[in-house]
Amino acid sequence: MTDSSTNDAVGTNAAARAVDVWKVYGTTEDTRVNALAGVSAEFERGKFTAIMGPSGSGKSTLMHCLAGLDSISRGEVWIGDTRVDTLGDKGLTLLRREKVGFIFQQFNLLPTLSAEENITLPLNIGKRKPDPEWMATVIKTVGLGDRLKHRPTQLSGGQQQRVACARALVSKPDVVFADEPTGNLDSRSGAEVLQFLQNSVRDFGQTIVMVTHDPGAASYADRVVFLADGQIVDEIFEPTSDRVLEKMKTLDTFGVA
Ligand SMILES: Nc1ncnc2c1ncn2[C@@H]1O[C@H](COP(=O)(O)OP(=O)(O)OP(=O)(O)O)[C@@H](O)[C@H]1O
Repeated sequence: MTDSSTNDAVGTNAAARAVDVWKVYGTTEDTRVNALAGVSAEFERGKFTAIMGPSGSGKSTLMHCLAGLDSISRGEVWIGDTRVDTLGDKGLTLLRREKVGFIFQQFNLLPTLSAEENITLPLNIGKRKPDPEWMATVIKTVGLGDRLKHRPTQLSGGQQQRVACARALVSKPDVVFADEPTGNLDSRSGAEVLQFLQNSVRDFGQTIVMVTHDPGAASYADRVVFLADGQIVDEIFEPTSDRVLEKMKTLDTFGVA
């Protein structure tokens, strides 16, 4: 992918970066919403970051803007050395195919394909071959060895989400964005998925940015960034569920969002 802009923060260790990002919805005074109001944040390479905040605080908007799924009104978005907000359609398609991986709450697997075909789909679309050694490692790590020929409907929710995790990781993207990845799972399956995400950061140096409402899920991250009213208001490193819960209470009682 080419872009004439250069990342003036080269030397920082950011896999993804927002610089004074604004996202404004609505065109009239009555309907205008500043979903993001001047967000600047760096998401460090090889780290697991959770984004939390009250409902409507801008979490999904921030993640979609970082991933190039949504445009921004003002500011800059970077994935590594690629400036995302100035890319055209072709550049965005390449970015989504080669530089980022996605894990969604609803799994978003193709029902007609087997688990294995779902995992390799993003590579196949880009006419790339999976590195067999890495593919084997990913499949072993997600624990799906005996389920590869199954279709999504023949898998439990937890297994489907583990397929989605493998799909996100197999292309070795710069960043994996996860939107409430455990939102549809029971607590045991959710814990397995979170453990897997954490291991992929610790063992393979993957970078993960995850939106969650769940303080327990956030405690698997290295850092939690808190949003309120479209702005970053706080962060915690090496979070525990209790500390995250306490912080969320102060944001809720603040009456923001
Ligand atoms: N397409 C849209 N048109 C107008 N306003 C929008 C649109 N999408 C989001 N918003 C508004 O932007 C703000 C941020 O929304 P966003 O979905 O990012 O919040 P969130 O923190 O992810 O919320 P939740 O936790 O409830 O999913 C909200 O006030 C929302 O109503």
